[in-house]
Amino acid sequence: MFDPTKFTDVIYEVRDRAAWIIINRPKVYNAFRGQTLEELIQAFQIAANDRQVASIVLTGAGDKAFCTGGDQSAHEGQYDGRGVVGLPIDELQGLIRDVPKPVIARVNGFAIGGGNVLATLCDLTIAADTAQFGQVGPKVGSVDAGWGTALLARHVGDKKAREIWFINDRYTAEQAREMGLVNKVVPATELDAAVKDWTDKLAQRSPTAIALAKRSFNADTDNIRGISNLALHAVKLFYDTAESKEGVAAFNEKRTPDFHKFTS
Ligand SMILES: CC(C)(COP(=O)(O)OP(=O)(O)OC[C@H]1O[C@@H](n2cnc3c(N)ncnc32)[C@H](O)[C@@H]1OP(=O)(O)O)[C@@H](O)C(=O)NCCC(=O)NCCSC(=O)CCC(=O)c1ccccc1C(=O)O
Repeated sequence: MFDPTKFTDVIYEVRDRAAWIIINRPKVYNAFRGQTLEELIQAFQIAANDRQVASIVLTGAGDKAFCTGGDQSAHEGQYDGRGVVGLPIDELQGLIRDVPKPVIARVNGFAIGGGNVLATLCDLTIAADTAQFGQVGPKVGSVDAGWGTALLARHVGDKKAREIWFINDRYTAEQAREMGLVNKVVPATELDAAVKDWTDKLAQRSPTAIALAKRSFNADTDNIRGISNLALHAVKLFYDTAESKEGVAAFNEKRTPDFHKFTS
């Protein structure tokens, strides 16, 4: 089995029968690189196989960000790890769906890009009132289609999901709750108490009933897995284009990207 004490990018802790999986890269707003995803995958597998663990909490270290998606500084066409785009992101996303225990996104700050997709995939979301949500793919030459688009549309409605992906605005926690992306918003100082309240309740429920309910919700949207898989292979080709590279370069150079010449 994996040894979480050797993790560099992720903290793994069990608190009162809840596994806390914390992305620990606050300097890059908890963006993930290849190593981060390897450790997240291992952490979810540990939690899945630990009979003491009734629920899983996914969160980010510090008070600035939950997760801001792929680490743009580790992104030169492809990312720096294994998998279709140099990140085993499809494995992590599949695990969050497949682990037969409820996963709570504890959103403590920015949930942006691939970070917002992770929160979208979690079974439940509790957000601090300071949290902000959004997608930035078309600003940085990327798209996380499938779970990031079609499942998002299930949560917030098709028109709103298109707005989120095309306009790339940021939404407050309260706006995210109103549109169905978040279950509960609490003052930042009460975030941990609110998460503990739900993980304590989950620890008292029948694990088999919860697992069956989770699988039944999943069965209704599992066609999206195929869309995600197809889209990831399309994004791999996109990442090798000058258009996508312009988006990454602009983010790293802190300037507005110039996509005009790519309009077809
Ligand atoms: C999160 C922001 C909105 C915060 O903005 P602001 O408050 O103005 O702070 P900044 O000065 O921008 O950021 C502070 C500090 O953090 C660094 N940082 C933030 N995000 C990242 C990141 N993702 N990678 C690397 N570094 C990051 C930033 O450079 C600053 O560092 P300093 O040293 O202090 O200068 C804003 O930061 C923001 O919009 N971030 C961009 C996030 C982003 O581009 N994420 C990737 C998105 S890709 C996507 O959305 C769709 C594709 C997708 O999800 C996907 C699909 C398939 C495989 C992988 C992915 C994937 O997730 O990429």
